[in-house]
Amino acid sequence: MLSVADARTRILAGLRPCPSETVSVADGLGRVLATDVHARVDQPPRAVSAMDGYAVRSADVAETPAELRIVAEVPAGSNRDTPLAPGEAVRIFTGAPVPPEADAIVIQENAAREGDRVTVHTGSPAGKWVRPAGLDFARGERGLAAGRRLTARDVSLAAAMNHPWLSVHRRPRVAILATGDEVVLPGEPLGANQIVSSNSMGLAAFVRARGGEPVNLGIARDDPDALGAHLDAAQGCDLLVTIGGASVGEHDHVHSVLAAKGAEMAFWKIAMRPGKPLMFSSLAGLPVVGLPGNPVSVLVCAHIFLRPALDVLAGLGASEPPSVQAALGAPLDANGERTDHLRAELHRDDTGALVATPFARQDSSMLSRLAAADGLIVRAPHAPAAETGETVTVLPLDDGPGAV
Ligand SMILES: Nc1nc2c(c(=O)[nH]1)N[C@H]1C(S)=C(S)[C@@H](COP(=O)(O)OP(=O)(O)OC[C@H]3O[C@@H](n4cnc5c(N)ncnc54)[C@H](O)[C@@H]3O)O[C@H]1N2
Ligand code: MOO
Repeated sequence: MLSVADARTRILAGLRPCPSETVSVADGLGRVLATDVHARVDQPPRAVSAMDGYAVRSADVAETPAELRIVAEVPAGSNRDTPLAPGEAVRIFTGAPVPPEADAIVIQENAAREGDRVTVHTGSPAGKWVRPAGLDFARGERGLAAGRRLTARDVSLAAAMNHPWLSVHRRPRVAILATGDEVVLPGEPLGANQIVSSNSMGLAAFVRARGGEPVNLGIARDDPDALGAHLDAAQGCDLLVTIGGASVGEHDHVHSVLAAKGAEMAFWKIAMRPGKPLMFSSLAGLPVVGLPGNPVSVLVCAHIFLRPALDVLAGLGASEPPSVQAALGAPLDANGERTDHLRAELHRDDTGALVATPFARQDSSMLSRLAAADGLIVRAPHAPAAETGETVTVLPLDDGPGAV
């Protein structure tokens, strides 16, 4: 059996970042930069006041009280280029340019104005409340590196650097194909021996949550012609994920039709639970991952394999799903030969320590337990029995947009 790490490495080896496209900076949230973003301006463009008050020569207010003559008023958006002479002050507001020869701001709380005179009670040393030109960033400075997924803060920075457009990687398009005569879409007439195709819905939601664009190819019935047409619809996608039939690959129509279309096929038994059988293939350059049909296996495999795959396609580079350490909330039996991923609840105890309690039933068909889980306890192959309180590794499922 292949280890989880080996399987992940083999899948990722066949993937390349999607090409770039241009988007408005306003639409940049969550997108992955294809190029570095450099400042096109100095920020601030010149020295500005950080407070509402009076621009002064600091030497004039070294001793207080000091009386100065107000010679101008400068709100943000205007400026005064006449140098400040000794004994003069300029009424100034937050963000407004500091006039030449002024080197400090006295905040208005520390001064009293009467007509065109101001009495300063508490002086300001040189540089006080003055933001020098380029304090935040200077023209040409790199603000954001290629390969970064943009947060709201990054969007703000890119806009401040005066970029109306950004070059980002196209969102990965992931075709999803469910298979089998027994599965129907939610809400469709449900025969006695049929089940609802929960997998395609959950997987599409997963892809969307990870910044991809799901392309639902529907459900392929056990008919080679219909199936061939479904597969053709995957053209233009960056990844095709099939669901079901992974354990009996050679005899399944999806695989025979893929093979007839010239796909190179590999069937792997992976040392993981859930999610042992996995198919990997390439159809005229389109990578294909065949997941087992059990609903929990689909979403656990998505977390372990598709999440990093989407990251590579998105231009983020390869990564492993984040993990944390927690204390076991219940004892566990010794593990078998596969890495186990036990659905578990997470909570903090009285001391603030993280505790992971596995659900009593761990069947790979039980979506109710997966939906209720906060994380997956990872148990290495042949891990010995573990007592309550022992430290275990957990893959959290509540990691924002990546949540399974
Ligand atoms: N003799 C063996 N039997 C099985 C083995 C094995 O090693 N030897 N492996 C088991 C494991 S582990 C898994 S996982 C499953 C994988 O089966 P398949 O990938 O062939 O998947 P199916 O048989 O098509 O489906 C399994 C299960 O999932 C349900 N399913 C399928 N599609 C959907 C869908 N779109 N939405 C919701 N549920 C779906 C399907 O009805 C089955 O109940 O094989 C074990 N057997
Ligand atoms: O690998 Mo299967 O997914 O254990 O149920």
